[in-house]
Amino acid sequence: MSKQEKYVSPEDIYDLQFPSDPQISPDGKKVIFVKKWIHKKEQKYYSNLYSVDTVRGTVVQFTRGEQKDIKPRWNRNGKQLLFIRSTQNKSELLSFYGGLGEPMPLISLEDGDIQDLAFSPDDKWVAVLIQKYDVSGEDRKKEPLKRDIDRLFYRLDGEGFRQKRAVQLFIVKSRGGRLIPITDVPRDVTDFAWNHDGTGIYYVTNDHEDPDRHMDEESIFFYSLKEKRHVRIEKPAGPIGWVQADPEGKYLYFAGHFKPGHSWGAVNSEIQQLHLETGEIHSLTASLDRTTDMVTLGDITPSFVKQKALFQTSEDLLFTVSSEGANPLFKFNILSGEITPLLDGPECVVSFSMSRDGKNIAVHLAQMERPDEIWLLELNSEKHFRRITFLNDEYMSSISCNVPEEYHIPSDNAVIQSWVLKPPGFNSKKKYPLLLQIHGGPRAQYGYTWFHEMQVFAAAGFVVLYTNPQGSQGYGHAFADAITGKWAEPAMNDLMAAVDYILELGFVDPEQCFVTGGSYGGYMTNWVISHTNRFKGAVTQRSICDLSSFFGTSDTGWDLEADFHDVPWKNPELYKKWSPITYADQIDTPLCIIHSENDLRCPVEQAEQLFVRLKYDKKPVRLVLFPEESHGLSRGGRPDRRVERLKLMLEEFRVKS
Ligand SMILES: CSCC[C@H](NC=O)C(=O)N[C@@H](C)C(=O)N[C@@H](CO)C(=O)O
Repeated sequence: MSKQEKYVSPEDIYDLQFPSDPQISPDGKKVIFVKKWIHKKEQKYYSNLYSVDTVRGTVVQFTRGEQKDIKPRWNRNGKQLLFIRSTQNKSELLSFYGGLGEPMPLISLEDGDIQDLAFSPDDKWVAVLIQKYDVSGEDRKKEPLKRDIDRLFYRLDGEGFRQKRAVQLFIVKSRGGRLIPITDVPRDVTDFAWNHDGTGIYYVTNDHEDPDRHMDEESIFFYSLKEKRHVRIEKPAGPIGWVQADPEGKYLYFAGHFKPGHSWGAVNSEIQQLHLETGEIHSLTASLDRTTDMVTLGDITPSFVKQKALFQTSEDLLFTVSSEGANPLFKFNILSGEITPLLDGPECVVSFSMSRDGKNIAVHLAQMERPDEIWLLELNSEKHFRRITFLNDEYMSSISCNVPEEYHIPSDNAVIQSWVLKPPGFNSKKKYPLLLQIHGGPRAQYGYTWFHEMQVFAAAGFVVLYTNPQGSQGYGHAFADAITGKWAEPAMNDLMAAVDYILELGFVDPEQCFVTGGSYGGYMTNWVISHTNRFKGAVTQRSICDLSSFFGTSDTGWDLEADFHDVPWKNPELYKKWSPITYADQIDTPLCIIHSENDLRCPVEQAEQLFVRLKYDKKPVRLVLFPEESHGLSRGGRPDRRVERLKLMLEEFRVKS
């Protein structure tokens, strides 16, 4: 193929650049961002810091080396920059002063992990979140003699067996000094924020008497540096995504809701405004009926990024939501209550930061046209939005690919937002094989991101159809809640309606339809092929087939009670009814089961029992296991295994097409 006719391939992840977390300097003249890259020989991900001059556009590499440099944070006068550096055996908080020379360590740990940081308003202090290890040094590399488990939430996918020591809040002087412990709580401090004048710190933790059965009942405390006292901030029970103080010290803001006991993501997380004197709480975003959680899924764009609302002025608060495939940026005026869109196109504001005057906003932007880049929103006399990094331009100019086309497909009493990605060189007179992709969550959304996996299948000649069926987030609470207690319905109807609609357009061969999906998307793949034989082949990934065993083997399996309002041992029939394995007799579609051996979210037993069930009945089934990998293989697994997974799927579908 000529250079221009090169199409997207699985190996292209080695050519892609992954920018994130843009932090604009207080004067708006510089943006520091994280750039993740793949060390192909070592098969590892590293990240360094880069700097963009917002006037001249020049990009400079700020840190070098094979480590993970993350969370760059400016102080208020822009003279000091802190960031976290993680290497094999050390976690450090490093400081550049005046942007010169080598960074100096403010904190250096071999027995813990620095997870977050924030300057105090007067720049004199830095608050940090640290998790100290249960064991450190060489002992960390050995397996213990035994594991004595005494809590429900004892494992976490991607981490393994959880540290018994919780994440705690500390402070340290910004010019160096002793690390001063602030909290000593039994469960992780998950977020924090300095108050308006730096005399104290708000922090979030779960202090419920039975926290693992009430993971969505988190509390906010205020620690006064002067009085050295912790005070609970009274609020109704519910989860908290983040906390944020206002510049005036009148309110406390946080992301959350007050309906604990609902399945993860089924209730919108809203921006709550708490009056610090009266305790009165008011939701700023209820009228939007959108969640402030970033639940747009991708394999280049990070999902579930915690982006706090930021004050542009003392009365204007900027925030993002997940909505209809996008993550728009809105401005909320505290006085008028007016909500104004600042960025609301077919794009995803993954994260953002603001100059001191609020007039320059650095944005990590995802779009369907290209892999993520860093943009700058300038709000001077007029609004100007421009790209300031071009990291993936060389790659994009080397390949030929299409941009997905958007459809809004009627199904039952809903409209299903869908995208169709056609192969390069598409000819409307031809009939193409179809690949239906089903996302997981389920309360998540596909959206306006450049999706490597979708592009790989389009490049292989498939029309790729991906949709947000009911149960997805991004379309309001009722849409996300529509599958509660059922899980497979009405999602199945929506997915089939989307396939029927695309078939009607005439460019897909109805005999060459394939289906795949991961996690909940794998659950739906299993459900689809156990309820229709219209697909010629299926690949189910990190899937769920048996809700009863999932309840007891997943790292958060008992969250299913929030969906089914019952537990398997009290209502086995309900769990059996909504488990695809119940209908395995009806599966005749050739199936490839892909699963990570260390998947703790959807444990490998889900794959094993489905495989044995079908193999025992001599059905066309194949099981492919990925050693050492966790649930997130397709997004952050060892690069060569990510490539192998895609090549395996191409082989699976090509054999049958
Ligand atoms: C936005 S959903 C992710 C959180 C959810 N937690 C508990 O329910 C979850 O992990 N769901 C999995 C079953 C799932 O479908 N995960 C998706 C999205 O992360 C995946 O593609 O792996």
